[in-house]
Amino acid sequence: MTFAYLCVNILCRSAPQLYSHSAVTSWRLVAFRCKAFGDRTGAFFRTRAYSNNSETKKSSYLTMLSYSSQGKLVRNGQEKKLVICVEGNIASGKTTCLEYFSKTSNIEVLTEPVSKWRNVRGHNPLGLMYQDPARWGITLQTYVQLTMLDRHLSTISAPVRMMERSIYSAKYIFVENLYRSGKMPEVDFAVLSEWFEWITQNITIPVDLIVYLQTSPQTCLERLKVRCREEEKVIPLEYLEVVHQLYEDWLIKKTSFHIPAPVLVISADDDMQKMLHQYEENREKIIACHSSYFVI
Ligand SMILES: Nc1ncnc2c1ncn2[C@@H]1O[C@H](COP(=O)(O)OP(=O)(O)O)[C@@H](O)[C@H]1O
Ligand SMILES: Nc1ccn([C@H]2C[C@H](O)[C@@H](COP(=O)(O)O)O2)c(=O)n1
Repeated sequence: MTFAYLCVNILCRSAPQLYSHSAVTSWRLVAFRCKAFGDRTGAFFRTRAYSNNSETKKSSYLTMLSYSSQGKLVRNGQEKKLVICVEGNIASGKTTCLEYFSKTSNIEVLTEPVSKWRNVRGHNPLGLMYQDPARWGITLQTYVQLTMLDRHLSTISAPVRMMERSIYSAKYIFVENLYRSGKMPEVDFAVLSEWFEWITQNITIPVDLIVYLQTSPQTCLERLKVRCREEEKVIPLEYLEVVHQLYEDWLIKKTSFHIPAPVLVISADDDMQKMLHQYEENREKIIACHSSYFVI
């Protein structure tokens, strides 16, 4: 069985539910791998990649993806862009922070694809996971991993991208939590871990800075209640405490997992007004290498 044959099965199922640009990217990725592997089926994928979107016909897929000197797939032309991942507990204020910086020209923001997690072809894996984590944890986290990878690989159009969370926190915080709490069966954890390791070993996930919004779990609970997302009404303080501890071990104590970029910690328990002030004070640190581009 060829690499192309394997991939066409996966892509035929997943591509329609992704945005069209990412489906094209996926086809291109297969096309490139087919070429790299000397697989004749690659011609079919090349045709498919070009015919999906008229804009993409202008450029060759070969200019989009290539192998780095470390043998990883990388997106070409994105090296000079700055990628900042905003991390933090549930309802810590990540989206609000991104909204604030979105007012700055030359920064593009990408929020977490929560709407997809709440509605994939009429199903709600986020809601299902909160109702029965042992049964649906793998379903949600597989989809989170796919959609976060899609976010990381999407073309960056501004000099700076700020995105909410990352494929890393999905694994190191949420999958880890499900597994450690005994709510994810060992086999599910093993399969997710294999996927994660394959992705991070074979594809370059660009991250230049992590901004960690550090909050108390109690603050998050209060904000969560105000936001009032239906699926999250079952979240107790203890859940937020465990997520908090996982974040602290990862980004503050640095005792758990690999940290893919330097970390800037921002205390985020303050009210909205003070937080916006703090973001302003930290602006230079966050976008230091590109500060000359920015106008609010
Ligand atoms: N500093 C703050 N003080 C009070 N409420 C806040 C603050 N920041 C955000 N919120 C509110 O808390 C809720 C969660 O914030 P949000 O930005 O959606 O968090 P996240 O994206 O981290 O889940 C929202 O209702 C938001 O308006
Ligand atoms: N890998 C993940 C990522 C997020 N979630 C949950 C946690 C929240 O209920 C929701 C969105 O998070 P927020 O942006 O509000 O912090 O998705 C998860 O279960 N697994």
